[in-house]
Amino acid sequence: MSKNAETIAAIATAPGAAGIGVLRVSGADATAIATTLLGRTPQPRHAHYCAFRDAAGDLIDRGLLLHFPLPNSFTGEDVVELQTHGAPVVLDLLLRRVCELGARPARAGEFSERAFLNGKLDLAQAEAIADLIASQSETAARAALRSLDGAFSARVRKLLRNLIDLRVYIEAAIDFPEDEIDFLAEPELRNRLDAVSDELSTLLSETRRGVRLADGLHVVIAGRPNAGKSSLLNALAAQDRAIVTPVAGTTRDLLRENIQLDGVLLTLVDTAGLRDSTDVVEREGMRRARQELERADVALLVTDAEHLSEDLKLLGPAQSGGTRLLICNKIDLSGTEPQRREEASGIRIDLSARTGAGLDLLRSELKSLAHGGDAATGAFSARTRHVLALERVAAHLAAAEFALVAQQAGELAAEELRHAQRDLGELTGEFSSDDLLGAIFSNFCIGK
Ligand SMILES: Nc1nc2c(ncn2[C@@H]2O[C@H](COP(=O)(O)OP(=O)(O)OP(=O)(O)O)[C@@H](O)[C@H]2O)c(=O)[nH]1
Ligand SMILES: [K+]
Ligand SMILES: [Mg+2]
Repeated sequence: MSKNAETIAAIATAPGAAGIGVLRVSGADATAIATTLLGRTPQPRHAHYCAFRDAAGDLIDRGLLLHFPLPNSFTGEDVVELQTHGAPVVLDLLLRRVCELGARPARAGEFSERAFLNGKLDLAQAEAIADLIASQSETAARAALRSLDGAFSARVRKLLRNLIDLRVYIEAAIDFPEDEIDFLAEPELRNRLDAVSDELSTLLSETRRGVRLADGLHVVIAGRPNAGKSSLLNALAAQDRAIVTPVAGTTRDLLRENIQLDGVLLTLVDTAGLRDSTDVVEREGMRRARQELERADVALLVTDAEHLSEDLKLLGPAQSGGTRLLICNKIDLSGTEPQRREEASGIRIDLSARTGAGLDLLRSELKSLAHGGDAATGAFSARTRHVLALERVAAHLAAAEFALVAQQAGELAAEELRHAQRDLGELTGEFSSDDLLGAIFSNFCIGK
C-alpha cells in the first residue's frame, strides 16, 4: 500500500524558456501545499486555474494546479502538478515558494524511485522511463514505451515462474533421497530444464536486440588506407564529414557520426587505414581503430575486387563478437554492377562510395541487422545491465544442467537455480541491492 514520505519538488520540464513549465510535488505535505496555493482544498484530478503567489502575496504567475491524491498518482503518494508559463525565473520562484511551504528539492530520479518503491513500476519499467526520455530514434522510443508498459518485465516474470517451478520440482526430489537418482534421470526433468533454457536464450537475444534499438547499432568502418572508408562514411551520412584525399593515411583519429535509417539509430565510426607503419601518429590511429573494432556490432571491411583476399586478413583477431560485412568498393572503376551475395567469408556487398551505386543494398543490410534479422515490431527496449544479468542466469542454468546430467547432484542443481532466480529478480528489482538502485536512479534527470 502506498504511503507518503518526505515532500519533494522539482521542475519537471526541460530547462530553458518554453510555452509551459511544470513543477511537480510529491509526498506528505503535497496536499497542504496545494491547498495553501489555491486558497481552498483542490478537487482530485481537476484542473484548477490558480494565481500562484509568494509569501508576501505578490503574484508569481497564473496557471493550472492539479491534485492526484494517493495512491492514484505517478509516485503512489499525494502528488501536485503546477503548470505555469515556461519561464525559468517563474518556475524557480514557484519552486522556492513550494519549498517554503514544506517541500525540499528532489534528487535526480527521486520521483521514479518512489514510484518503484511504492510498487507502481518495477525496476525495468522505471529504467524504460529514462530510456524513453533519452531515446534518439522512433524505433527506440516505441521500444522503450513497450518496456514501460511491462512487455519486458512480463517476459522476465514468466521465466522466473518457470525457474521457480523447476527448482521446487527438484527440491521435492531431494526430500526423498531413496528415489532421488531415479528421479533425476527422468526425461520429464530434462524436458523442463530444456524448456527453461530455450525460453532464456530467446529472451536473451531479444534483450540484446532491445539494447541495440535503444543505443543504436555501432558500425565501425575499417580497412587498408585509401580503400574508401571516409568516402563511405560521407556517402552514408549524406554529408561531407570526413576528409577524403588520394593520400594514403589521411584519416588518423576516429570520427563518429550518428545517422538514422528509417527510424533506427546508427553510430558510424570512420577509422585510420590499417597497414604496417612506423609513423607514431598513424600507429596510434590504428590502435584506436582496432580498439573500436572490438566493440563493434558491425564491422564494415572496406576493400575492392583487387585486394579482397589479402584484405580479409586485415581485421584478424581484432574484431570480436560483431557481424562483419565485406564492402567491395569502387565498382565504378571496374564497371561491375552493385550486388549483395553470401560467400564463405561472409556477406559481401559491391558498391561505389563515389557514385552511390549499391548504397541501398548496404542500407537495407544495416537496417535488418539493427532489427536483429526481422522487423522491430513488438520489440522492447533493454539495457546492457539486463543482458549481463541474463548471461549470469544462463551460466547458472548451464551449471544446474551439468549438476543434474553429469553428476546427478540434485542439491547442487537446486543451488544453481536459486542463484539464477536471484539474478533474474535483479532485473525487475525484486532482489536488488540499495547500491544498484542508487546507481540506476541517480542517472535519471531531475524531476523524473
Ligand atoms: N573511383 C572511386 N574512387 C573512390 C571511391 N571511394 C573512394 N575513392 C577514392 O579513393 C581515395 C581514398 O578515399 P578515402 O575515402 O580517403 O579512403 P580512406 O579509406 O578513408 O583512406 P585513409 O583515410 O587514408 O585510410 C580518394 O581519392 C577517393 O576519392 C569509389 O567508390 N570510386
Ligand atoms: K585517403
Ligand atoms: Mg579516411
